[in-house]
Order: sequence, then C-alpha cells, then structure tokens
Amino acid sequence: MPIDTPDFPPEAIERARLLFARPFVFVKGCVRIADLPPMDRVEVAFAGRSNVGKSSLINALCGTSALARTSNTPGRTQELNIFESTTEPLRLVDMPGYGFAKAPEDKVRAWTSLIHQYLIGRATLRRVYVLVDGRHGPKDNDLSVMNELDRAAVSYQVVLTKADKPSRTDLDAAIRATETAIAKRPAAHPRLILTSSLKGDGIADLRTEIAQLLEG
Ligand SMILES: Nc1nc2c(ncn2[C@@H]2O[C@H](COP(=O)(O)OP(=O)(O)OP(=O)(O)O)[C@@H](O)[C@H]2O)c(=O)[nH]1
Ligand SMILES: [Mg+2]
Repeated sequence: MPIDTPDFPPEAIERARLLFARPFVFVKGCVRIADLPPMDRVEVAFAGRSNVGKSSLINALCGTSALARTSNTPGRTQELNIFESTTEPLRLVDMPGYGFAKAPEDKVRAWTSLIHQYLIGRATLRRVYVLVDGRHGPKDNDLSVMNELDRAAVSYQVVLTKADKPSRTDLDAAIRATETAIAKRPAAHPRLILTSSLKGDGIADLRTEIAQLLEG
C-alpha cells in the first residue's frame, strides 16, 4: 500500500533541509516537569514504546548519530531530553519509552507520570510524533497515548518506524492497522509518515512537517 507523499512546495522542503542542516544542541535532561526550560519556543515531542526508535529518529532528523543516545536495550532514554536548534526557535523533546515491562516498577511509575504530565500540560507543545513500530503496528499502549492526546486536544501525527525491517506484506498490514487506528481521531494528523532512520526514508518528509509548525 503506497503512502501518499504530500505536495510540499519545493521552497518548503528546502527551508526544512536548511533548518536541520544547522546544528542542534543537547540542552538538558529533565526528570521532573519543574526542570523543563521556559516555554519560549515551539516544541515537538517524540513519544512511543521503548525501543521503537525515538532517539534514532531525532539523530536522523538532525543528520548525526551522536545527538541522542540510542541503544539495543529498551529503556535507554530515561529523562525528557531537550534538544534545540541553534538558529530557529525550535525544541525537540526525546521522551522515555512506555511499555518497558522489565524496568523496576517505581521507575516505570515515575516515567509514566512524567510522560503524561508533559504531554497534556505543556502549552508550547505544538505536536507530538507518536512513533509506532513498522513491524507490528499500534499496540494497546500506543492507542492509550492517542486517546489521551485526543482528550487533551494535543495535535499528534503517527510515524511508523524501522520501515526497512519488515517484509512488504507485514509493513502493509501495519500501515492498514495504523490508518484504521487514526481514522476519526480528532487530534490526529490524518497522514501517516513511514520512516527508516537507518536508510533515511521519510526523513525529509518529517523535516518538512516539523519546519511548517514553526510557521503556523
Ligand atoms: N533497522 C532499523 N533499526 C532502527 C531504526 N531506528 C532505530 N533502530 C534501532 O532500534 C534500537 C532502538 O533505537 P532507539 O532510538 O534507542 O529507540 P528509543 O525509542 O529511543 O528507545 P528508548 O529510549 O529505550 O525508549 C537501536 O538498536 C536502533 O539502532 C530503523 O529505522 N531501522
Ligand atoms: Mg531513546
């Protein structure tokens, strides 16, 4: 099943390319909402199950392998990690993953509370990218996060990650399941983005979506 690529004007694609060609820097890791920086710029957050590829996607967007720390072991990112563009008022927020059953219970509780407080209470949060594994499609905890964002009227867009991994048949099934899951959701962007941080698929498309949020 092909995914539509939107007709972004060439100048929008070029603006996005330039935005992400300039350096992004790590600002801080926050374990409490009180640690967050002031609400002085547009924020875009990356949420999803542990190991879905949030940190890798931030690195792919910023054209580096070293900005956000990634790992084969789920539970790598344990704080709200803040990255900022050095040229534009844009902040990227890498979140701890949800659904990591092996972490100690008190840690899971702390992460879950931090994620939920941040997602529904941050006025400058312009969009949440909800990352879903392209091999499996949405799981119950992905749907719960979408429900919560719908209830809080926080705009989000689903990204299917690791598109280089599944067979075409499995990927098509994941696309169909995701499209069904986002249909009629009030806060969901209707278009799904398919990415591979490894191969670079979908990265220019996602950059353009994010760059447009700066203008809106
Ligand atoms: N093949 C492939 N592997 C990927 C891709 N994106 C991420 N990975 C791998 O998936 C694993 C997890 O990636 P991370 O970016 O650390 O995932 P995360 O969602 O930040 O994980 P947590 O911080 O633990 O929640 C790493 O081994 C990555 O190399 C992708 O597009 N393709
Ligand atoms: Mg991570």
